[in-house]
Amino acid sequence: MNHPNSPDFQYTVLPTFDLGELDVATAVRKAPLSALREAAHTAGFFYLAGHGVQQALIDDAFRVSREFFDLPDAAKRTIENLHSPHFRGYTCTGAELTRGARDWREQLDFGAERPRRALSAKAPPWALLEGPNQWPDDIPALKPVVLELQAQLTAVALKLLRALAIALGQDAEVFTPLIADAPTLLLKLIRYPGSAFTDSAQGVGAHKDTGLLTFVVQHEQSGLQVQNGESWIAVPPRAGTLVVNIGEMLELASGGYLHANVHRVVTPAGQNDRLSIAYFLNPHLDARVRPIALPAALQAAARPSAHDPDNPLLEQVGLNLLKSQLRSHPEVARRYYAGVAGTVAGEGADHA
Ligand SMILES: O=C(O)CCC(=O)C(=O)O
Ligand SMILES: [Fe+2]
Repeated sequence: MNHPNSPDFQYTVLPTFDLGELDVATAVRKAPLSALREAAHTAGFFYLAGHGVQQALIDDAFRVSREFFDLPDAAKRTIENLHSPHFRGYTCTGAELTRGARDWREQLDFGAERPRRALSAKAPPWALLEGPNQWPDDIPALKPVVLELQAQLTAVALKLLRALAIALGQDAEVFTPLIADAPTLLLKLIRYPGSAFTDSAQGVGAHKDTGLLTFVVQHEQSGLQVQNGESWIAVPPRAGTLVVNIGEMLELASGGYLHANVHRVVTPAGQNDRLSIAYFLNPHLDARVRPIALPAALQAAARPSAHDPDNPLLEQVGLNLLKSQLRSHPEVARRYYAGVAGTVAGEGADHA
């Protein structure tokens, strides 16, 4: 698969940064901030320690996730995303596509818990992305855990965005207007079945994330890999850390300096399955993303955003996000978006 603009990087193990050290007085944070900028510019991936999300909350999230995926198929399907024009709820194994090929994972998607927007004839096509989640009646503990985890990860993401802004020689708040008071969030509880249950190695196919920042909380199983030139390097779980990666919207906003890199998940071996939690921070749906002006030294090393003819990046956030959801979830697209599919560019699939 040809992914444009994927430079090599030097790491064999991704570096780890401590959010506490990125968040202190100028003199102290200079060194970690330039190392952070380097990692976000080359690999586009790193581990984040010192994030402050309680381990007990993460443990609870994996517990309710396991409880949900252990339910009988019919119970899981009562909150299938086919019932939601907002792309919320359960996606069974094989129903999601990346670049047209099936992903072997099942997942539960939760956005920000907001009311549905009033729809008028003038409403933009992405207005329907906002709306309530579907919660499983069988596991009442799941809702408070997911909402609390969303809130804590959002606070971490906003801190990290400020650190990245300073690292790029900008005012700490340079990216804040993109978010306004209403970032577009997505939290996915994911389960990848083992190879004993599928002959596909594609847990999730090679892709870039479309938003600003992604956090992956990993359980015990490995499987996540990031592209480094012609090869892939493993991103195994490390206790107490989140895996962070830069999304295409932040690559665009950073004038092409920060790098949205290609990654994938390989099906775990044998009977083992893999649980993960992925959190995506996107700008406000109505925002347009425009590049900042970089200091000259950084500008010289910036890469123009890769233009992928199979999956063009759109600066209008709502449209870009809708495009990626329509590509990933063709059944939801057919059911609720038949009228708009033609106005949203691209075919194939990508990830929110
Ligand atoms: O499960 C993971 O480790 C990563 C998932 C991912 O890359 C995605 O959902 O975009
Ligand atoms: Fe991803």
